[in-house]
Amino acid sequence: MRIPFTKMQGAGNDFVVLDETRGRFGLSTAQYRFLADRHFGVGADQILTVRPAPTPELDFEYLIHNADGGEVENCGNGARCFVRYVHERGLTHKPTVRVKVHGGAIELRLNADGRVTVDMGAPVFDLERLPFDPTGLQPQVSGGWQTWPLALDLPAGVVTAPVAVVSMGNPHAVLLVDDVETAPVAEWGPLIERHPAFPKRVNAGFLQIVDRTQVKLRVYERGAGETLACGTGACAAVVAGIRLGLLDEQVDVQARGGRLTIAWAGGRDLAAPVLMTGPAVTVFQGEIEVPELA
Ligand SMILES: N[C@@H](CCC[C@H](N)C(=O)O)C(=O)O
Repeated sequence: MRIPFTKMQGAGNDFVVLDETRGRFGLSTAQYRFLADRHFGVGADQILTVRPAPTPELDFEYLIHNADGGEVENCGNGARCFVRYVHERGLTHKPTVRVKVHGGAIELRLNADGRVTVDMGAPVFDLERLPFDPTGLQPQVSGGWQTWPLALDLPAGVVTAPVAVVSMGNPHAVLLVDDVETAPVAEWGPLIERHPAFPKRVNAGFLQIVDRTQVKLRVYERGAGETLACGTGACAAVVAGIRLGLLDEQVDVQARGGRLTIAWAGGRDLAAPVLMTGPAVTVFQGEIEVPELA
């Protein structure tokens, strides 16, 4: 089967975007994996599939598959690319678009400066919904909130990683580090991702506080490995930093692939929505022959 695609990126987090507004390709998990493959396919951290809205109050639905082929609930950088995509293809002319994602509905706005703002909804702290199983873990209180000491089994011995846990529709564990450049992302990331306390696995964020309005962040993403940026990871990290008393309500997040701005009035109202602003860029378009893969 030959299918058209668009390659996009948001702060270096890259996507293959597929248009299923006029019919479905019916791709298997292995075929999503093939598209994401950087040697045999197009190459991407995630595949985004745009579909018609399931209900009249929404404009579209879009699906997110990680590079490992698994479908997930939310993707911040992908959301920004999605809204640029539907505009560039003339699928809508509305400046504000409401879209269904697996984790709920989100609202997106194209700004005059070319950046995109996404209302990502309120963060979720309910441990069951995350999902996070704290059995056997003793929370450590810090700045009025808590972190959870995860034991990580490294070849050199067991280390403890105190993580804050928060869901942005998808699950995140956030670890404070002194310096993101020397943080053990490649070594600890996969162990946090697959720690038994997270039944659906987790995205692992390594957060360096620069000052109350600036942070640096690297994220080892569930199902994709370390990416150049993670939008929901940036939201989760700033939410965690605010709840731990370390950050103000608006924060610039420097990722390896670019800068995102995150705003959350959660110091006053935990149910306040998280607003994420950042870039969304089309890289190229093409067609690819997708082999039959079960
Ligand atoms: N890159 C994304 C997150 C994509 C999904 C994530 N890997 C997960 O499994 O939850 C973002 O920008 O938020």
